[in-house]
Amino acid sequence: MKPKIFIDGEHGTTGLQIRALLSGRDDLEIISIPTERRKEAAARAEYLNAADVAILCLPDDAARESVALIANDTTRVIDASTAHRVADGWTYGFPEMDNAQTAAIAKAKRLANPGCWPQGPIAVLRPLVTAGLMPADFPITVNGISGYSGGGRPMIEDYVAKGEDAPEFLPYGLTLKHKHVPELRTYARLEHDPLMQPAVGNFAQGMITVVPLQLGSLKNVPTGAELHAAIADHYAGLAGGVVEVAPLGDLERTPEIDPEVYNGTNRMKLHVFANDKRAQALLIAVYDNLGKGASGAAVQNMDLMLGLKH
Ligand SMILES: NC(=O)C1=CN([C@@H]2O[C@H](COP(=O)(O)OP(=O)(O)OC[C@H]3O[C@@H](n4cnc5c(N)ncnc54)[C@H](OP(=O)(O)O)[C@@H]3O)[C@@H](O)[C@H]2O)C=CC1
Ligand SMILES: CC(=O)N[C@@H](CCC(=O)OP(=O)(O)O)C(=O)O
Repeated sequence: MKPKIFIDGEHGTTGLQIRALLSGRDDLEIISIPTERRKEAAARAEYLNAADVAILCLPDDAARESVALIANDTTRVIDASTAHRVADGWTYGFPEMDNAQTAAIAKAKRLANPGCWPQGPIAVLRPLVTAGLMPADFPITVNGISGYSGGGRPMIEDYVAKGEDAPEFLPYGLTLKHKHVPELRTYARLEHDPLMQPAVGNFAQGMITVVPLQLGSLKNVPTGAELHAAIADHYAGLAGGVVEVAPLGDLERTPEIDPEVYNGTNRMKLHVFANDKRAQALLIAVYDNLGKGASGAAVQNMDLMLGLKH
């Protein structure tokens, strides 16, 4: 019997992308709710309880409601919303954190798919904290840029309507309350809340995250080569090949650090740049906010949970 997959919120930005990624798959059965009934609790309950894996592509409150509608012990959940990412009983769906996380995902009944912004910073910071090159209480700032699809349907409609009149580069999160801080702090193993300073650009999808490091205050200042080796060693020991590490950077600029280069893929590439004399470094991640940042990760997690290889 093929596993039954139900995408709750199938017609939203993330749901549509997951649907497209699964469209050629003959090892799965996709069960779809009639469009006109998609917000009826009774209809959603029927589909949620019939599914082997329910992928929730909904606002947070609706995602919580879907979980509460599951009345059996068999439906496994992948929640793409922010609702459960640091919640007890939920597994965080970033397999590249380490091999133990990959194994936990394979067994998970309740899986929280990560937010788009935290994945790049977690990918570069966690190996450094784990290796002891950076103390857990180090003050961290994250900046970067995302395509406007990160804001879901309302932001997409706004940017499409404005066209070239939409701002090319718009910093946001100016109240310093970005919703991704808790998961970033938790899974990058940081003691303090990182300062998130995101921006949105006038392009549909793709993103770059940047973590600038002022290392001079540390007792043992790591060199760029040491930072790079710790990150590269971490990913060399992992299966999957989703996250790649570029050679230690020595270019003033490179076309590889363009938010759109991995669009339509589940890839993420990490870059380390450093000036050892100034005790400064930059840790950069490039990926698709709708790929590894959302739908690609959800499908990767679904395959791990079902023991399917793709
Ligand atoms: N866009 C992105 O880059 C990312 C988004 N996410 C998360 O994924 C989730 C979905 O986001 P996204 O796809 O961007 O959002 P969208 O706004 O594009 O889509 C949300 C979907 O949910 C449906 N919906 C809303 N309320 C209900 C309800 N009560 N019952 C059933 N369906 C409902 C909407 O239907 P309708 O339009 O008819 O109201 C719509 O189809 C969010 O939690 C978001 O935080 C995660 C990672 C990245
Ligand atoms: C450009 C933009 O607005 N991006 C969204 C994040 C999108 C995302 O991945 O977040 P969730 O999965 O947690 O919804 C934001 O910064 O709030």
